[in-house]
Amino acid sequence: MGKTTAEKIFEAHLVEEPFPGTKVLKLDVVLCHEITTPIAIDDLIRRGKDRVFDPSRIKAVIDHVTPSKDSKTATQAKILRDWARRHAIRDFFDIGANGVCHALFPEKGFIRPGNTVIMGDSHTCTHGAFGAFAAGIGTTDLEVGILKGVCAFRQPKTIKFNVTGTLPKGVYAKDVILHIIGKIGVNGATDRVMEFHGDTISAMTMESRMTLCNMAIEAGGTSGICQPDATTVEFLWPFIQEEFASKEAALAEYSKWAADADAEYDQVIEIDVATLQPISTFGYKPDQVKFVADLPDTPLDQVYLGSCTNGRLEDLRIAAHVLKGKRIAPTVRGILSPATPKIYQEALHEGLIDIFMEAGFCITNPTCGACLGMSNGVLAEGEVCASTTNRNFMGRMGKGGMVHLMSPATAAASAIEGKIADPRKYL
Ligand SMILES: CC(C)[C@H](C(=O)O)[C@@H](O)C(=O)O
Ligand code: SF4
Repeated sequence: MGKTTAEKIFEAHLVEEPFPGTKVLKLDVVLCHEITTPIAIDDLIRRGKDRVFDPSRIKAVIDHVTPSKDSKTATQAKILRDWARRHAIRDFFDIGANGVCHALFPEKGFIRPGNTVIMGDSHTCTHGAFGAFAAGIGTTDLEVGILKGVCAFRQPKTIKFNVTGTLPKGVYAKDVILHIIGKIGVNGATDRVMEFHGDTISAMTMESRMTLCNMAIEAGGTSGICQPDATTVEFLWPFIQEEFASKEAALAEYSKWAADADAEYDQVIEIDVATLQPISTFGYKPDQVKFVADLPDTPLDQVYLGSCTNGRLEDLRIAAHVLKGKRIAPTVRGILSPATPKIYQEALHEGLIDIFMEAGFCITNPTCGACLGMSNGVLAEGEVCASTTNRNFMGRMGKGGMVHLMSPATAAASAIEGKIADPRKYL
């Protein structure tokens, strides 16, 4: 019988099976940030186990609130910083070099097809875009991962999403994943891996695939996984060219992780994107979605472009294309947080930052900040924000504030009109 991508990765990394269905896997990469890792570090210290299994396999960043905004966040940053120095973790990213973890780590080429990846962060599923098994975990698992380089998982079942058709104008990976979550619901993929297939996905850039996999957790998915292909190899080539004689050789190696044609799935779901339109959420759950054209008038106080979902260069280019030569509505505060310093710099060199500034946007340093309502754009009670992020829970971006999730194009169009707006007329 054939295997899914997750099954192949599980088999190749299996250390032991302590109970039927529970598999302890060897980890290729342990990712860390300053919100959840300090709790694990403090506990390891307390237990006399301040060690790391392999500093070269641990990558760490201060990204959620940076520069620190108060004593609490400064202490969290310091704990992570001191720990990284103490254990000679070379891939540690601090002020000047730091960006949103799920954008920064892939940009550095840390994630490869077939990898097992954990992080104390729910959007770790993003890295599945590379054909990896990447999962968010809690503090205990993180401690074990840091100490021993292993993690226990339940053998996941997999849902195959066969996504076909050409994306219509104004429709992007964000619309596709919002549509999928709307269709299966916020628990639709609980304890399941979401494996994405089909010509729509094959045609997507790595950035778009990351947007797609990023929101797997919003449907309860353990990990989103795309099939490694020539696009994956092209993205990784600067990092792997010493390892492989040619791109073809890299592709042949990475293709081993692709699911077999006769793999068995828990469910197979067909998604046709040909009739999709720009989508926005309208409630407090990510499965409450509607075509923008079908939404009632929704005035906005803020528009936020950024995050691990849609703060990459591709996203900034699309938003800038919509905003070029225009001003945002006077009633709206526009905030852009490029996800990494490299993205920021490239946007600067391409002239995108000028477009955003001339449109009236404020540009912040790369950080999560406003996405989780911690800094750089917290909403006041009763305020409404159109956002390219991934969570619209009540109060997510500030107590009593409302968030509507959408693509960068839709967010940009909405900034111009001061209410949720269809981007197609600006493209
Ligand atoms: C701070 C962190 C634990 C959290 C997460 O796990 O997702 C954050 O990144 C978020 O998006 O809410
Ligand atoms: S950008 Fe938002 S969703 Fe992504 S890791 Fe940061 S806080 Fe979490």
